[in-house]
Amino acid sequence: MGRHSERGRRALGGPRAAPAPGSARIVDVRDVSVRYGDVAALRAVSLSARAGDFVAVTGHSGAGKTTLVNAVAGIVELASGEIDLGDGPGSLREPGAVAIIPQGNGLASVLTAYENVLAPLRARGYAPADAAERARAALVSVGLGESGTHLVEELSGGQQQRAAVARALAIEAAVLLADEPTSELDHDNRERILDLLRARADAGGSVLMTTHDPEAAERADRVIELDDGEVVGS
Ligand SMILES: Nc1ncnc2c1ncn2[C@@H]1O[C@H](COP(=O)(O)OP(=O)(O)OP(=O)(O)O)[C@@H](O)[C@H]1O
Repeated sequence: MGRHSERGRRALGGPRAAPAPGSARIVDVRDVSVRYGDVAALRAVSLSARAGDFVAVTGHSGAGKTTLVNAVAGIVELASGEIDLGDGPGSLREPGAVAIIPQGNGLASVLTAYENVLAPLRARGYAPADAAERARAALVSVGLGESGTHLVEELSGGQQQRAAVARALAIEAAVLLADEPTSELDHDNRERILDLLRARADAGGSVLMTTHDPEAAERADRVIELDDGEVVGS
């Protein structure tokens, strides 16, 4: 049976230089296989991301991209293999260490965009005023400064996707998992979101993004291609 080991928490600070080539692996996926009944969704997949890395995962529909993201997030069980997160004593499995922009956004449609961004901050223990400021700033960063008071169900698909990005970015997690975060966006908004993911990596985060979009993948430091659950290019 595979397991998620809990190796360490990395303190994140302000802007930082690009990581040295030898710096620690923050996401380390080794020989991971995942099955859904008879379906082998991942087959002995290995990949890693260091602090400062922006890694794109591409592949056709059904290749296993979402399964990979969910495996790293710890929300699907591994049939075999290991996933380590972090590079020091402590745990990157504690709340706030990993943020996810899930496929389909995962927003609560009967809350406002602002409330959706605020709730995880409050749940992670940010004081009310700090949480409110972070939520507002995150919404502004994705271009939703004016739309935060709208219910999610009143927003367009692209606005909802940007709200989901804001919700994940606001947490300032060491690991940011982004599952097709630009699939609903026009060119300018796609570039805005990719800039934010790039900035998160440049600030010391590890960003793992799935995408069907070759231009989005080009913005990453490294592209890993999955086919039928296997890594076929990197
Ligand atoms: N909950 C599930 N139960 C059974 N099979 C599943 C489940 N989730 C995914 N699969 C199967 O696992 C394989 C990988 O699916 P996954 O969603 O990871 O692919 P993907 O590359 O993210 O696809 P897409 O680009 O369409 O989102 C597919 O064959 C899919 O049908």
